[in-house]
Amino acid sequence: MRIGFIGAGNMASALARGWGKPVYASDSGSGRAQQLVDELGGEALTNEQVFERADVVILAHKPYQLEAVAEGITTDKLVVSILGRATVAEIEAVYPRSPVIRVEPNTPTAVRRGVSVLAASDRPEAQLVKDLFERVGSVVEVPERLLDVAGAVTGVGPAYWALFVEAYTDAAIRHGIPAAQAATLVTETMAGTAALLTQTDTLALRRGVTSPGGSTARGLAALERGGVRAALAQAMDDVVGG
Ligand SMILES: NC(=O)C1=CN([C@@H]2O[C@H](COP(=O)(O)OP(=O)(O)OC[C@H]3O[C@@H](n4cnc5c(N)ncnc54)[C@H](O)[C@@H]3O)[C@@H](O)[C@H]2O)C=CC1
Ligand SMILES: O=C(O)[C@@H]1CCC=N1
Repeated sequence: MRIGFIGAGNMASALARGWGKPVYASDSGSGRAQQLVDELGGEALTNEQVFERADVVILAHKPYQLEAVAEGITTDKLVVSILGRATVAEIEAVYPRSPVIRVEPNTPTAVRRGVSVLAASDRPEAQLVKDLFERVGSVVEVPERLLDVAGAVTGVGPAYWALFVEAYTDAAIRHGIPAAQAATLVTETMAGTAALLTQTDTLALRRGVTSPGGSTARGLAALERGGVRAALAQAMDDVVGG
């Protein structure tokens, strides 16, 4: 099955790297489609050629470009939209004869550890799309009305966790650990904690680390004083409301 990308930017590249197969790709003249094809094989094409030749077309341009891109397309094809916020109804309105499935992926799909949120659909093509995204991580189905909230966790989440890693790495450097080593310590602690959380809940994990009157308790109290919960709650509100 040949996958086609309309738009060859950050998210298209992450997915294509995760799938690791030749692709058809287009861009707006940035040269990113050719770069992706140089990396993975396939062909850099026009938008219409991608529609003609691919088996599945992933809309991976910016959401505001939806109408402009669709205007030039005459071929009907299975369309997978990863456009943040654009609803299935909006996409179907501009691709009226194409089956449309909406997915919110995230960039860890590049290393096959992504989470992709699929808007539940009665279309028979939904299973094929689910299978496709399961090749690059896990897939969670939600009703479409919850897709933006789920995306505010998964789609944007990698940037949040990267910010945490960066900030704590800087703190370790400030106390004498060399930068590369500090980054390894922080990142591996995050990865190990994520693995452990598949077997236990957050409170049990925290209790297992936090000796009464000990150093973890002091660190957690500092994070609470810093407003970490309020900041994350506000981040969700701003992303969903923005
Ligand atoms: N970056 C992320 O982590 C995630 C992004 N998304 C969605 O993926 C989509 C793309 O986002 P990014 O890859 O981050 O953006 P990006 O700016 O890196 O890539 C956009 C691509 O669209 C191309 N493009 C622009 N106009 C075009 C046109 N008329 N025809 C064909 N291609 C055109 C650009 O050349 C570029 O390659 C957005 O709709 C975003 O909401 C969804 C989940 C996560
Ligand atoms: O920041 C953005 O708009 C996109 C959508 C989800 C992740 N990146």
